[in-house]
Amino acid sequence: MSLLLKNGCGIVAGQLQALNVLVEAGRIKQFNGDDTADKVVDLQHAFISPGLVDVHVHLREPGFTNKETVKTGSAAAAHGGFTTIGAMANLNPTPDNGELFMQQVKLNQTGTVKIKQYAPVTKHRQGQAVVNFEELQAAGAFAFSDDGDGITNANVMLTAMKQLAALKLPLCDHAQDMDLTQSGVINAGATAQKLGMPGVNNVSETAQIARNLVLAQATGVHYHVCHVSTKESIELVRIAKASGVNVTCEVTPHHLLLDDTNIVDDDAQYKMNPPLRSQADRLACVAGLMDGTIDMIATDHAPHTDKEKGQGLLASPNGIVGSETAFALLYTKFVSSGIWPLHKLIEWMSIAPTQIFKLTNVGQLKIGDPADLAIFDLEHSTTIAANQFLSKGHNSPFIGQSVYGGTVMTLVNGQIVYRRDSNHD
Ligand SMILES: NC(=O)N[C@@H](CC(=O)O)C(=O)O
Ligand SMILES: [Zn+2]
Repeated sequence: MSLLLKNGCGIVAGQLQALNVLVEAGRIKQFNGDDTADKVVDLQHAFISPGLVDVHVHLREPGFTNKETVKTGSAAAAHGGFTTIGAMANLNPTPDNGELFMQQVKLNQTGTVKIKQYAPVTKHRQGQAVVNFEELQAAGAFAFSDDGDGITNANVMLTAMKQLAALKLPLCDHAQDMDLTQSGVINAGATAQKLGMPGVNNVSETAQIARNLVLAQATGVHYHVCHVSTKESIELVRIAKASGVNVTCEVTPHHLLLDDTNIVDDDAQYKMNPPLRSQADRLACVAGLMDGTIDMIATDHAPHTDKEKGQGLLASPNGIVGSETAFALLYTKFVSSGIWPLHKLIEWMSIAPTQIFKLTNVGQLKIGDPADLAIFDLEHSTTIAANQFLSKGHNSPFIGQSVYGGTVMTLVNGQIVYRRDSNHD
């Protein structure tokens, strides 16, 4: 079965140009040939991207299937143009041994995109005793994270880093000093004061990163900071990189697009961890990406039920959905306005995560690669609407926004896993 994607455009050798892609047996066979195929799709000038890669997603199954399942979370990813996602381990049960991990890998196969599974760093993600890293590596773990919680005990962190350095696997840190965070729910600052909400200080993130950079340097581990959000954290990573520490980091779309001045009332669609910080922090995130301190963009897709998120800032859980809006929001704000070239957005959302996490079996728009492709409509605008989401979660502060860059089609190994019009009729 062959498929010809015709009349598209794409970045070839650094230039945006007209592009036809021939897919055969699940792989990219040829560019711009004069071929015919079993099936031909006219892309009407839409943009053909390597499938996007999101290393920070919460799929919620098992344990929290009222929020999301592997099926709905992967459908949401496909809707956003993601063909490979990294699924976090804050599940119930926690996949913290070989047997549970292998069950998780099997469950993940019910998804429509490629799912790489994180294993936790500590048993039950409780920050006390490290897992059996070798056993989990053998079961298929591509990286380790206690995401959702910081690791308080420095010796536990050091032990984990030493062992992961030996196995050459990354430690991905939800960098948060749990004692410094206390009961904060949004960024400490004028907005928190005005709304009478307890605040979260920047130091709760930055102090943890400072400690962990020192430990990373001592062990040589690949230390990856999840969802970096403060200007001081970014400066620390910048200094550490310059002195040769093996550190990488990611930033979320919401920390690039929003800050605490966007929170005008007690609305939990603006509550996530780390919180939306100050405008200066947001601008430091943008600058950090552009100067290479921040390596990639990851959504931290964190679905919760409407009921949970309807409870206001104090009581609602942290997190917003991100899979289905990330590309269009970032394209609209930063690329169509001329701040970023399109190829940089693709680098941060596909190429860099694939390379840095050494992901295998991920197609990158090269002849012979698996046909993992995302096709976006850069010319027409659409409105972000909750009833268009394929995620179970509707918790997004971006609902109602008008964006360019909606997904036309997503293919994984040459199979269409999302197609506009057919998925929403
Ligand atoms: N980011 C969030 O606000 N929430 C995440 C946990 C996490 O990524 O820290 C979740 O699992 O809901
Ligand atoms: Zn986290």
